Amino acid sequence: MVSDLFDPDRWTAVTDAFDDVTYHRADDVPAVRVAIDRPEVRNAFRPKTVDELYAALDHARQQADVGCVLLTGNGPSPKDGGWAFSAGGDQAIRGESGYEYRDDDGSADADGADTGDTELDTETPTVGRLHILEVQRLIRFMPKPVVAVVPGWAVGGGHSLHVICDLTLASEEHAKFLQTDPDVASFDGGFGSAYLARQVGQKKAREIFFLGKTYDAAEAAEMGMVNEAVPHEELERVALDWAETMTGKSPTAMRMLKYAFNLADDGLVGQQVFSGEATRLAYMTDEASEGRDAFLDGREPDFSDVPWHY
Ligand SMILES: CC(C)(COP(=O)(O)OP(=O)(O)OC[C@H]1O[C@@H](n2cnc3c(N)ncnc32)[C@H](O)[C@@H]1OP(=O)(O)O)[C@@H](O)C(=O)NCCC(=O)NCCSC(=O)CCC(=O)c1ccccc1C(=O)O
Repeated sequence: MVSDLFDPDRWTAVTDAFDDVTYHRADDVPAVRVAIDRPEVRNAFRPKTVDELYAALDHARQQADVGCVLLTGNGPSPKDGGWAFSAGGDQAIRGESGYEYRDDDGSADADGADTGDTELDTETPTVGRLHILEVQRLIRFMPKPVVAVVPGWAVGGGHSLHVICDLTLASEEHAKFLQTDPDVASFDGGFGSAYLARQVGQKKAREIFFLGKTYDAAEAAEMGMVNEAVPHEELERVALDWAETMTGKSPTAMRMLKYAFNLADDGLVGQQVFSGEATRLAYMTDEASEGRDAFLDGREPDFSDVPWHY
């Protein structure tokens, strides 16, 4: 059983190599489902979880026939039936320089950085990591929409993870949104706070961090950080419906729109990403072929037929 909300008739596993993450591809929609699979600790992430999340998301990024990523948390907890998207960084393995590669019993995780699918896996780091931020950037620059599908708690770094996603769909009954960063002396000063303020406004974002109130899905939708709250049992079906809708649209238009939405907030990096895609479109023109061919032929390019569009 992957998760109580998971419909095994609609998905096929992409890999079984992960310990902390499940990764499936939909059978009838060009979409993937990536889920944190540590329900007994409210899907808190340790470095191994982050490595596997990164590996799955980076794989999804490179699938030209996949147009949408659903990011969620499996559940419920076998211990108490609680649901979670993610409760953020695993505090049990937090060391002085970040989150450490340790197993559940606290011992060193010998194959911590080994995601099982590359010859380039490195030695297990002996230093602490804070690399959920790399996952955030991967989601931000992912050339397709990423939907946070929130079945329960989204807390701390798990809250920031839903904030960075393009859309958030939440369980009416069980989704709960809470920022505990300053309670545990942590602070996501990037997308988790500043981009959140773009979504809900400065006063509300400061309230979320400074007062640490818990909000349900309806309240989170009302303030603009959740797109829709749906009945718990419907959550993954609606998520897949959204994926079907989005993947029916023009991939180029969707990609350009995502990067256009990002651009103003992302500064020169946003401009670089958007412009890179504009360059790709330009490469597809006769004009670009003429430039390349002229170089390869050792002649001057002839752009005389190319209109100066206005
Ligand atoms: C999420 C709760 C509000 C849920 O409360 P409740 O439903 O009552 O359940 P509990 O009984 O509390 O929890 C059940 C079970 O899960 C364990 N657990 C929950 N959360 C965590 C966690 N984060 N780490 C480890 N374990 C966790 C809990 O201990 C219970 O275990 P038992 O064995 O059954 O007792 C509530 O649980 C809660 O408040 N959790 C803590 C939330 C939290 O503070 N998270 C950390 C915030 S800081 C953070 O995420 C930083 C990481 C980060 O993103 C970051 C930021 C800036 C730079 C870099 C990084 C980075 O890369 O990491």
